[in-house]
Amino acid sequence: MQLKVIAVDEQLKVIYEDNVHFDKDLPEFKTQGGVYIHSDRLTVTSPVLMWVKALDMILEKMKSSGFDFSQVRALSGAGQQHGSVYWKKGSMQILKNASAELPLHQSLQACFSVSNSPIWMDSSTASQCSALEKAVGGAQHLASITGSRAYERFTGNQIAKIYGQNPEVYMETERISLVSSFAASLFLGAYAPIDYSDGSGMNLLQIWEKVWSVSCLDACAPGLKEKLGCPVPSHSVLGPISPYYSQRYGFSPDCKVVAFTGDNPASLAGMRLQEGDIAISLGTSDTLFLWIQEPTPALEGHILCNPVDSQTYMALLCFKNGSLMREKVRDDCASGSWDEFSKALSSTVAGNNGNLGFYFDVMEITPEAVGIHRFNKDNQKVSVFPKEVEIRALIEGQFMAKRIHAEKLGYKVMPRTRILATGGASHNKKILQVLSDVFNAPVYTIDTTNSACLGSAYRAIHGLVAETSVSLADVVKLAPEPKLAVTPAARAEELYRPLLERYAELEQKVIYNPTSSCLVK
Ligand SMILES: Nc1ncnc2c1ncn2[C@@H]1O[C@H](COP(=O)(O)OP(=O)(O)O)[C@@H](O)[C@H]1O
Ligand SMILES: O=C(CO)[C@@H](O)[C@H](O)COP(=O)(O)O
Repeated sequence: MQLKVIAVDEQLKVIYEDNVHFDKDLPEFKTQGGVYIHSDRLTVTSPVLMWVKALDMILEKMKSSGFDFSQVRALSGAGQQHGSVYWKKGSMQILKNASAELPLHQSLQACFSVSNSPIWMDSSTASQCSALEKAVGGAQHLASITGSRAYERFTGNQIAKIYGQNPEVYMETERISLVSSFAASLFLGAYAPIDYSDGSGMNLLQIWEKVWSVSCLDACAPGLKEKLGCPVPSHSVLGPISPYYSQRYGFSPDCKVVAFTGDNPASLAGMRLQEGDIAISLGTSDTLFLWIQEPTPALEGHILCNPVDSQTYMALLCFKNGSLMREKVRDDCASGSWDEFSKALSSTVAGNNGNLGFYFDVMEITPEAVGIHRFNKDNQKVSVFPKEVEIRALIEGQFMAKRIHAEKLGYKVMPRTRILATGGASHNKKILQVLSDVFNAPVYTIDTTNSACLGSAYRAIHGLVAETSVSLADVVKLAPEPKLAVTPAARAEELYRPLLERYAELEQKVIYNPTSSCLVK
């Protein structure tokens, strides 16, 4: 996991791109993949000061490279969804008055009542989820209000856990930010509001009325509304950049901070998603998202407010076992090399001679299942596959799951369907070929695999004119169009249709059942 930056000029050309890698560049925090996995294997956190230090570091890198901050008219950003930051009483004043002589992480050292922030990978709040669903009249009712049934990583349940376990820590907290609004707060020098789109990942926001749900707030913790502040439209200009950045880096005092949002909503903007398209992000998590007009929230998947158009929505599916699972199989079966991994995909046939696999190193979100399960063409469970077969089974399985669950949401692959792929693994054409074959649709990519960052740059420009009803699509019409990367092989649909049916049936067998023992890896 990394902190990344992109700057675009008036023609929307990328003029600067860089990143700070948490594990490599900030080894003093001793994270693995940017996170701490606690001994219960369920609790997952990241040190909040590492995020602040990463921001200091990336800005210093830009400064040393001669980047002219005075030309920046607006900035925005994105954060991993659901994670939360807890500001201690009195921190607002420290943030506002931070000395430009010091890196920000030094000034903010004592500002956080929870020093390790719960993040999206956490799944330790099962009891809080049940309590929330019960309090509002059931899982479907909660989904109808907030866009999702209760999910362990969703912020409301995380806050309920902190309140339940450490009420004094909760009481000491004056403000709770999402990762996105936290980063915006640093630039603003004041607490930034949560935007509607990222706010939809908390199990707290009424996605239709766009206000906090009193019954959800009350079920999670007392006095929560004040600690969250009022949510705002995602295109809102929050104010000018704080004097800290003008003094330390030379930003113009007129540079506007536009509300930050979640990484998936920002990717939707960066990929310039159109209705009918399907976006697939192959980052740490794999996500799939769609632009929709009239959503029907269900027990699976999430409905979020659309970050670029307040009247519409986006549907999101999240698969936790994405790149980290692929890396594990790469290390076990391809000597740690993506080249060798890709060669295995080339040397095996589409459909893998009927061999299918489910690869969930950690408890999956879609569907709720864990462990590695391999089946031969006769649906018999097998304990190992040859290395090349394993690699193809992993990639085909990951994409079949995406198609099956997108179709459950009501999505239909049509002749004009475009798949827009982004994220680290979208560098890999052999992986994209399997994606294209499984969906029987062409796959497009954009120049950068970093669509959340690019989308943040587009959203910053849009924020400057959004009040005059100009759409994001109008603002970015000069930006390069996504490029065709691969097309499906002939007869792909014929080959994969029966396999998709088999995969869906087998998935039912591997779904998590706490009383069954066959799920242990
Ligand atoms: N050639 C490749 N083939 C497959 N996966 C790749 C390749 N290059 C990078 N990746 C994967 O991309 C991941 C990073 O993706 P990225 O979108 O930057 O994630 P995040 O934004 O969550 O940090 C790495 O964990 C790595 O597994
Ligand atoms: O939990 C979700 C979406 O619901 C994740 O997609 C997070 O938003 C983090 O994503 P990465 O960019 O780290 O994969």
